[in-house]
Order: sequence, then C-alpha cells, then structure tokens
Amino acid sequence: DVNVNHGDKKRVIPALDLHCMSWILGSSAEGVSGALVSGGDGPEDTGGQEEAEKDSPEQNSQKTSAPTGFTVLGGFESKPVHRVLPQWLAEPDVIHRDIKNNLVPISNISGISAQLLKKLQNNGILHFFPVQAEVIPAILESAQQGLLIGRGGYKPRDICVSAPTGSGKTLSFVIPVIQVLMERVVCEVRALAVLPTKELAQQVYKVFTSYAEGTTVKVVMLAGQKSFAAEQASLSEHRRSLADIVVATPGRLVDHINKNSGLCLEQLRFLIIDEADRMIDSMHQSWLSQVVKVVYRSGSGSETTSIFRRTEPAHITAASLSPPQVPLQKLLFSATLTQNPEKLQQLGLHQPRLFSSVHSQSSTTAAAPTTKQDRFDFPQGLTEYYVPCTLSNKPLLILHFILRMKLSPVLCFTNSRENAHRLYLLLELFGGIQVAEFSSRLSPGERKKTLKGFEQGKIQLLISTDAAARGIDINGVKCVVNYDAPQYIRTYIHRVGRTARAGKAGLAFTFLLSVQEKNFLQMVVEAGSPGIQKQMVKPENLKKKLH
Ligand SMILES: Nc1ncnc2c1ncn2[C@@H]1O[C@H](COP(=O)(O)OP(=O)(O)OP(=O)(O)O)[C@@H](O)[C@H]1O
Repeated sequence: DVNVNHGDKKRVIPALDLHCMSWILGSSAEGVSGALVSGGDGPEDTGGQEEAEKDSPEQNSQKTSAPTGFTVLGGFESKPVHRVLPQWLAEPDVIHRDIKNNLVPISNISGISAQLLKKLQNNGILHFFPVQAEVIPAILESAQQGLLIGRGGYKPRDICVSAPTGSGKTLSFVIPVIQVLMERVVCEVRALAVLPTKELAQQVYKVFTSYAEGTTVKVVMLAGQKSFAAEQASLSEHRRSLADIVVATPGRLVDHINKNSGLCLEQLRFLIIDEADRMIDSMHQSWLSQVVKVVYRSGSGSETTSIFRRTEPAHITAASLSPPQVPLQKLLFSATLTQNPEKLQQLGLHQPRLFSSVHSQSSTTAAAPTTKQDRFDFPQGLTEYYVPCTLSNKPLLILHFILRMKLSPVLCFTNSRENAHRLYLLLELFGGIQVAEFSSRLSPGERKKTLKGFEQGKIQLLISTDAAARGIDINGVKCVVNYDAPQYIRTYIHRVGRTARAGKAGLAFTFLLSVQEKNFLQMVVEAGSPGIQKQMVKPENLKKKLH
C-alpha cells in the first residue's frame, strides 16, 4: 500500500489499486487522473480518507512515495480542481441593471401589434425596462416560424432570465406570449405559467387578462381560488378548449392532470416557470415530469402514425425532422436563479439561453472557477441598512421607525407566523398605528383584503411571514424591515425586493442581534450586495415618549 499526498490531504491507495492503476495507465491515462481527482477532492470521499487513515496507522507513518516508474498524473498539489460553468451560464446575454437610464420606447421593439402597443400605453407603459427590451424580442424571434417546428427540425432554445426583483420580468413574458397567441386560429392551451403560490398566480393571471382583454386569447387560472368543478368548467366545454393560457400553482395543476379534468396540454407551446429557483426546490412534487408526460401523450399511443403526432425530443434523424410538430419551449424567470448546473439540469433545458444582469466581475467565465455561493443582483434604488439590536428593544425599534422616522408604509418580516402574530398583538395593544398581519393564519380571502388595504394606504405597518416575501408586487412600499434576520440569502433578496421596485428608491433595514452580525453581513456581501450600512438607534431615543 502507498500514501499519496494531495496537498494537505493524504490518501492510502491499496496495493491492489496500484496494480489496477498501472494497468489502466497503459490503456487510459485520463481514467486514472479522473479517479484520483475524485478521490482527493470530493466531499463524499472525505469519510473514506479518514477511514483509511484510522485503519492503518503504520501505513501512515511510512510516507512512502510512488514506486519507481510510477507517475501520479495531474499535479494535484499545485492545481486544485474547480468546477467550470457551462458556456451558456458563464456567458449570459447581459441585461442593464440601471432601469432609469436604459428605457427603450415601446415602439422600438418590432413585432408587437398596434393593439398591444395601445394597451401598454393605456396602462401607462411608454418604455420597456431593460429586461423586457432583451427578452421580448428573443421570445418573439423563437416563435417567428409560427407555432410549429418548421421543416429542418428547428426547435427554439429555452430561455432563462435572472434579473433583480421589481425589474419587470412579468411583462417580459406576458407581452410576447399574448402577441404570439393572438395569431392562433383554434383555441387550445398553448401557454402554461406555473407559480409557487396562490397570490402570485392571481397576480400573474391579472396581468395576462389585462393584456388579453379585447383579443380572442382566453386566460384561465387553476390555483384553488375556485372549486375544482368550477375550474374544470372553465377549461373546456363539449371537448372544446376554453383556454389559451393557463396560470396555475403546481399542486392544483397536478390535480387537474391526475383527475383528467379536461386540461389538454398536447398543443402546449410555452411553459413559463416563474420564481424558477423556488419551483426547482419543489421539484420533488414531480409536477414538471407530469406536465411533460401529458404534453407528449399523443406521440406515445396508437395515434403515433398521425402526421401531427408529438414526440419527446431525442436524437435528430431524417425521419424525426419531417413531420411538423409543436415544440415545447421553457421560459424560466427568477431574481435568484441558481447558477448550479446540476439543479438546472432537473428542468431538462434545450440549448438554454441565459439573460442575466449579474455584474461581470461576479459572473464566472468558462475559465474561472465558480464561487462558493451564488451571486445575485440587487435593485439599483435599494439602500440597505442593518440595525444592531437586542431581543427586548426590537418592538420599540419598529415603533421608532414608524412614529419618529415616519417611514410608513412599512412591510415587516418575521421568521414565523407565531412571531408575526405576537408582534401584531403587542403593537395593537400599544395603539396609535394601523397595523395588520399577513400569514397562513389568515384565509385566502382575508389575505387578499389585507394586501389591498395595505396597498391603499389604510395599513401603516404590515407584519408578514415569508408568505409575502416573493414576487408580490405591492405598490408604494417605501421600506422593508427584517424584524427577524432571514436565514438564507434568497429569502433576504426577495424580502427586500418588495421595495425599490420598477426603478424607484426604497429602504431596507435588518435588525441584527450581536451574535448574528458577522455571519449575516458576510452572507449579504458574498451574495453581491453593493453595501449594507450600519444604522444605530441610540438607546435614549427609545426611552423618550413615542406618541
Ligand atoms: N415598462 C414598464 N414601465 C413602467 N412600469 C413597469 C414596466 N414594467 C413593469 N412595470 C411595473 O414594475 C413593477 C414590477 O414588475 P414585476 O412585478 O414584473 O417585477 P419582477 O421582476 O417580476 O419582480 P419579482 O422578482 O419581485 O417578482 C410592477 O408594478 C409593474 O407594473
């Protein structure tokens, strides 16, 4: 047996392995170097190393070098092995971060009908934000040939978009999808947007319906807002589809697929996955594989001989190129899209194209190693602060922000619904401010009413769990307070992203106990925050009368 040194790690290679290695060396040197790399660097192997070191102390003391004539390949001591990003992730199409200075007049983007341009104008949208100016033409271009794959088997590339919170990602898929579907003849479900929560589905549904109004395009929501039977009735009538676009939550979607409720996805052209990183995390529910299965159902049965059969993408052959079929294109959106290729792999993307605003020094190139933590972009108008605090002065601090600093409306996040409820009761008892809570304690109807009241300025302070952290677009939130510091960077980014939306300014304060400071600040800086400043509130300011 032999000890091989990998930098500061040692690995015992049994004599039998050495035999094998010299045999392999003769046939495939690459195989050996690969085996050694994974042996020395992979975290899975650490246990194995420790085991080996424990089991054979006398071997450890030997410090033997490789036998004469045997060369260890790879230069492990000087060259650590790094994972390299695939090119599409390492070199994205860049989206400008600065919204205000990169507005594009809506008429400059070709391919949008006069009817849609008019609607945009009526909704007060005269310019596209940078993400829209990049992504709308890309989606329109991918459907240039109509809804079918043309001769030659052209299949559009899937599109991934990583752009900050509040940068306008919703319209960047709503506009092109409506534009493409306006030209359809028969009503069939051709676009499916999947969102993680009821509230988000409702929000996206509203945007879709507002732009589909006056066209023949029909939008249906499957998010459990209505009874199952009512949703089923809205999908089809006498086997005729009543929906072009379906907006759904994964649970309800799978329910409709399993119960065969009349949701036909055999003509699905666009699969929109909003809040994509969260949706990847919920992949254990296997909603995506269920969708893909029903999309390609027509190609697997007895109708396979039909000219309009739809087959799952596989190797391209002359035969596979000839029949025209509808391609399924995936469109992914998130403010915190993972850069982890293994996670993205679960989505089965086809030649993906990434649009990202993550600034260049943080995005890794094919030659550079990936960093330990994903880096993201923050909205430009956001100013971040942390406020050192103690457990007992937190309630006084939040009152100080509202009553002294006059920062309302404030959206305040806690880490649990119990904490949200307790703080709500305490502040109600204190009196003098309009306060409400938002969590799963409330029914969907109550939640909707609360958000509306907050948006209308009837509520000064909304205390929420992470139920309102993602995607929710509440107009006029000036300030976000993390009453409880978030544990994960993604949670932080989505929470603070409820302010500083659409190029506006906003403030975010995070209350930090002294034990939390070091780790939290490190997490935020490593994620790419442009800077988080310290905001001290003097104890004497909290002692003065607040009313
Ligand atoms: N071109 C535009 N001009 C003016 N306002 C816009 C434009 N595009 C979007 N907005 C507004 O900006 C706000 C944020 O847009 P949107 O909700 O699409 O952001 P997002 O990128 O999806 O954010 P999040 O990641 O938090 O979900 C919305 O209120 C929307 O109406």
